[in-house]
Amino acid sequence: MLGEHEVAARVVEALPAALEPGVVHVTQASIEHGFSLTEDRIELVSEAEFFGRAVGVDARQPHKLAGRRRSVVDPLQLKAGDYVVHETHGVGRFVELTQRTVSTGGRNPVKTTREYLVIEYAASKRGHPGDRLSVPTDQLDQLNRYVGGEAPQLSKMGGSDWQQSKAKARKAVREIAIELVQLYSKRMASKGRAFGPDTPWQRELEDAFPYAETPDQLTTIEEVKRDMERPVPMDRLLSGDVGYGKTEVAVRAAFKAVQDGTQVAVLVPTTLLVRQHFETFASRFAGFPVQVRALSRFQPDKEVRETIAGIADGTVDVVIGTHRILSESVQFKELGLVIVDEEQRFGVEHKEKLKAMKANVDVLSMSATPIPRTLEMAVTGIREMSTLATPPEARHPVLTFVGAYNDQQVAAAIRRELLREGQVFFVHNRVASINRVAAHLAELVPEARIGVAHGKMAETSLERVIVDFWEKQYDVLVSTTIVETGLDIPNANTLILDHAERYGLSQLHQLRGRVGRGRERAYAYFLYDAETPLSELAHDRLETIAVHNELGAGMQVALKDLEIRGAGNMLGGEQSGHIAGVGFDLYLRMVGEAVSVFRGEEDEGPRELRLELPVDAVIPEEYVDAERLRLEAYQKLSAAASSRDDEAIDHVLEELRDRYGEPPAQVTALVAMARLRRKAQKAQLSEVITVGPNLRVGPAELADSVQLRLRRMYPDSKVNAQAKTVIVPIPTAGGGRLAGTQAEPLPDAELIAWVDALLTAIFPPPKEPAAGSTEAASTEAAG
Ligand SMILES: Nc1ncnc2c1ncn2[C@@H]1O[C@H](COP(=O)(O)OP(=O)(O)OP(=O)(O)O)[C@@H](O)[C@H]1O
Repeated sequence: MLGEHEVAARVVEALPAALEPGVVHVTQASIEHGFSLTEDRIELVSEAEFFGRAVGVDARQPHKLAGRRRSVVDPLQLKAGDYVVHETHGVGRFVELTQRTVSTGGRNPVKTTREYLVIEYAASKRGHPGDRLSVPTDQLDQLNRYVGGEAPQLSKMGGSDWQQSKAKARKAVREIAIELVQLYSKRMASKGRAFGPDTPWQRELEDAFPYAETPDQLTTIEEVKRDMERPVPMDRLLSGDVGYGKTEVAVRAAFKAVQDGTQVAVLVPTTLLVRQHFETFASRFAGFPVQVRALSRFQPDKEVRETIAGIADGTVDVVIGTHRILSESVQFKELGLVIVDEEQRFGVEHKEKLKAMKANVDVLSMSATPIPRTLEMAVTGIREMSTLATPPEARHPVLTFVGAYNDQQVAAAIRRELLREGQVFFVHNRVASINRVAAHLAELVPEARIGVAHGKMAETSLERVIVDFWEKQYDVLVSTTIVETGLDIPNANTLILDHAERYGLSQLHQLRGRVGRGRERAYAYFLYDAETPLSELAHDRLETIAVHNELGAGMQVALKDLEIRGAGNMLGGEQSGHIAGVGFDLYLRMVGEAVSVFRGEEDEGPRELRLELPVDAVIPEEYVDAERLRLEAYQKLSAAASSRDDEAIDHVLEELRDRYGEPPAQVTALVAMARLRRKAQKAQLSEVITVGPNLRVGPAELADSVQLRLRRMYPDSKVNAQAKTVIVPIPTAGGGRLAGTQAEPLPDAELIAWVDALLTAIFPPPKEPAAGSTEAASTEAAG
């Protein structure tokens, strides 16, 4: 056991700057669990929580595998040259998949066949080729596809530079976790307003929505209302793809707050969006006694003064505005709810202000950037989240054309839209040439009324143009990418983009999201410059977006950069360096682990496990002949081994049986190895390997009673307390030892069973607590 001082020292080390000198706190808490002195930003963790297990006693709790799920690399989708991240060795480049026969060596070598992924690392010496690592296909869970930057630096194999990158990222992540947990504790400790149940008017407003809500909208609205009715201040993040209907959720939440006699602030990033949301809210609330006002630079001074006065005396119920709402001059009489659209677009000082608000007022944040699922799971409970993942019904996918720019096609596309009295977005992202392009379009389609909008215009004229377009004064809006976010003009259903080769995938996706928001069939034309040849990258990008109309699997991989942005929005933009350093998946896993640690739930994540036994554990070609399918099976098994579901491995086995018939011995061995891996992972082991004639298992710190049992069951076993390993001679078929004899090795199945039994002896599964008993697991005597 560590002494008190050591524990205290480590706690202090873990929480820099949290302790205020000279302040004495007295509190009472169970010493098995940590506790918080929330107001003083102090979190105490118990020794067991800090180290993940009780030191020196064999009373481990069952380990939860929560937060461990992640995207195991899918070799089916790997191309030579793709970057991957290996847990121990870091960022490397995938070279190929090979099959190799390996021998265990020694006097009785056993030959086995395995498939490997070959990964290339940075050269250890200048001028030398890169080092190569072979990862067996049953250990794919050690690999992740690298996502995070364009061309990352390759790590040196086994190198310390990787440890450094990890350590740096871990430190940053730890700070975020502390902040998240603190914010959360603060929020939990403060008392917010508990809004009352829905009023009849609420039902009336909701019934007047002209569409059938999507299932996700309904769930989200329920979640938001439930949050609002709780006395704890709400901090919910609503993410939803472009055009999936976030605004209606906001409308209903705002109405509920107003019904309870409070005011609502709706914060949006641009003046254009102030206007748009104002129209939406005002028209949804028409017929109810709700005062909605807009507040941005565009309102005349007199109107602004009136609005601010109305906010102060409580006559204004809902104000929609830019960051102006946050200025000192705006004082609410009874602010109950803040709705923030695209929070990441506000400046640092505004964000700080918002953060301060979150401890007292209910806050609903909305974002069109997707939040990665793993991140969502990691912070569940700390920050509430809802996702709109289903598009409104009757929405057709946008028909997307990719091709070289061509005047006739452009003219035809515009005319087709005009025929059905719709409108066209024409995006040209160069201010210098935008007027020329507009003039050219006017020649091509003289009957069209064309407006021009770009960010360099005086804001008043910019708003004028957009509003005119919105009011159908123009048929075609030639604009820069300022239309990229948020604009909702249901009557505009054709998007034409020139120089499409210059855009990133997520930008193309967001731009395309401007159309297809109504019932009409929408068209997007991504046109590249006919003169200049397209780079392969640009070609792939355009092809991806053309093929994937919906957010299918392919698109999701491609749109990882959006998710990275989503994570950045949530955790702070300055995190992107760390994300690039260790890759996105590992980064997110670190967040999950750090948050869990500070919540006192779980120890710091899985260890990197080496499981190496001389067994023939493969899927032979005779059993599954297609390489693709073999890899798929490997991948499923390794995912099952680290899955939260105890029966996942059984399911994979069943599926194999179903598809390919009774598995041969090698496959049975592979499945047994997966079970062993699972067991070893649960026991937090980092190695189960053969060393000469012995098996080495570690790390293992064993209670006296366990050591006693081990000696009794395995008389030749040795415990190395310093190295925290257990070494046990591997038996042979004849019952003798492998060393120094010609003895037959154990058959594979028996060897695996023997290792399994050994692990059970060292790490007995925790007992179910008996009814009425509070003891989790007992240190039973050897039996
Ligand atoms: N359930 C629904 N059925 C049909 N149409 C809907 C539904 N919900 C919302 N809409 C309409 O879909 C359009 C897009 O909705 P909204 O503006 O709320 O999207 P959003 O999620 O805010 O998108 P963005 O991120 O682009 O701002 C609006 O015109 C809205 O009226």
